[in-house]
Amino acid sequence: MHVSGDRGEGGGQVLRLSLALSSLFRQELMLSKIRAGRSKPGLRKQHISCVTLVAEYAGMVWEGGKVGDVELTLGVGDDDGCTKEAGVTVADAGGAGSTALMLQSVLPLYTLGGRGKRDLVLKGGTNCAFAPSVEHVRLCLLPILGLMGIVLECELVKRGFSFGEIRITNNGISELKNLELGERNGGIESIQVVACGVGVEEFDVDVEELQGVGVDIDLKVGGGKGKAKAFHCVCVGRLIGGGIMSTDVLLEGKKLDSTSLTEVVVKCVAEMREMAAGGGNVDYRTADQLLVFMALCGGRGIIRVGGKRDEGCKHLETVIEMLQEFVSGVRIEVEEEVEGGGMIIRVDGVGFGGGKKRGREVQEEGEEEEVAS
Ligand SMILES: Nc1ncnc2c1ncn2[C@@H]1O[C@H](COP(=O)(O)OP(=O)(O)OP(=O)(O)O)[C@@H](O)[C@H]1O
Repeated sequence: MHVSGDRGEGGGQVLRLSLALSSLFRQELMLSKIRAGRSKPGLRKQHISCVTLVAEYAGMVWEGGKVGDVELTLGVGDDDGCTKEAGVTVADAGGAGSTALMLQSVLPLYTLGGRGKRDLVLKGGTNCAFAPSVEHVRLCLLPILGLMGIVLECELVKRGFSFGEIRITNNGISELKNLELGERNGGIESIQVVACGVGVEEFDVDVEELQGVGVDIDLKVGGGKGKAKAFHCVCVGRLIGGGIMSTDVLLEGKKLDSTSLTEVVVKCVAEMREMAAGGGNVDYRTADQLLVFMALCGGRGIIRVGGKRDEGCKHLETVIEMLQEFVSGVRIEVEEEVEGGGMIIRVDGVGFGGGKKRGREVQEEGEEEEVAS
């Protein structure tokens, strides 16, 4: 497959989704114009770590890949990567590169590729700006994947705004199930808040200030090496009926001098409540990560997406466009501003589950259908 990196958002997500699909479908990948939509285009260290992780895990070979390169080829290789044997694959995003974003690029192959059990040890930032945090992964993304039958554990080995570490364990898939998160059946069941910091004083949050039934707060000070001062508050809301939404605030450096940490937590919780009141079952940032799994599942899956949307952010559109082009046979339908709030996305997936079908078979079947129709 050839992917031009200037499509949609024109950022790292195009690269990660391309790696995810080409490794799962075992197709040669040619990437050009990498991150052409960013002010400093080309590969950065954290993107190279995604490539090396996928290549090692999949047994694929890559060319190009220095910092600043705008082209890259990932060849099919000999399929002699991390196959059936148990063990550990280690990857390092280097300092503050996000561990969660590294995980994104290998997750479809890791879960659906039928490669057996093997832990992933991912080093880098566990709490980074413009990326999912370890809390987002543990408390929001993985529980929703759990609803699809994909059972993973994420252990926080060492928290770090940089130089942290997570360990992912694959507990397998019993049966790949579709997401049925189209209807909202009620409000918030519980809110979990994790606040952590480095270089900040310990502080207390009065739960009453959060007007909180079901608010569970876990405050941690000491976020690891790498930043002089940083504070991250992550809020995850579980909704009655199965939805899960997450939001967060990350502050660094001087901004923290004039900020009350209690106020940050209070605001973040209020934002969570507002998001949940908006009608969705999953938030926008989680939705773009779920769609690839929905596209690979058989039958129809449905999510209601709501909450805060980052201004000018085209992650969701980028993923939809790429899946429609590269997962042959998938159908994705978007209904904006539905009654009750949010946006509905319906996905008719291709049924890749459990490594039973390889990507090429899925592609060939799609091509045959097109010829027949
Ligand atoms: N606060 C957050 N919580 C959860 N997910 C997030 C958060 N911020 C960003 N994301 C997700 O992280 C991914 C970031 O994609 P993006 O293309 O910006 O990657 P990137 O590699 O950081 O890009 P670039 O380096 O090109 O700026 C998207 O899937 C987005 O939804």
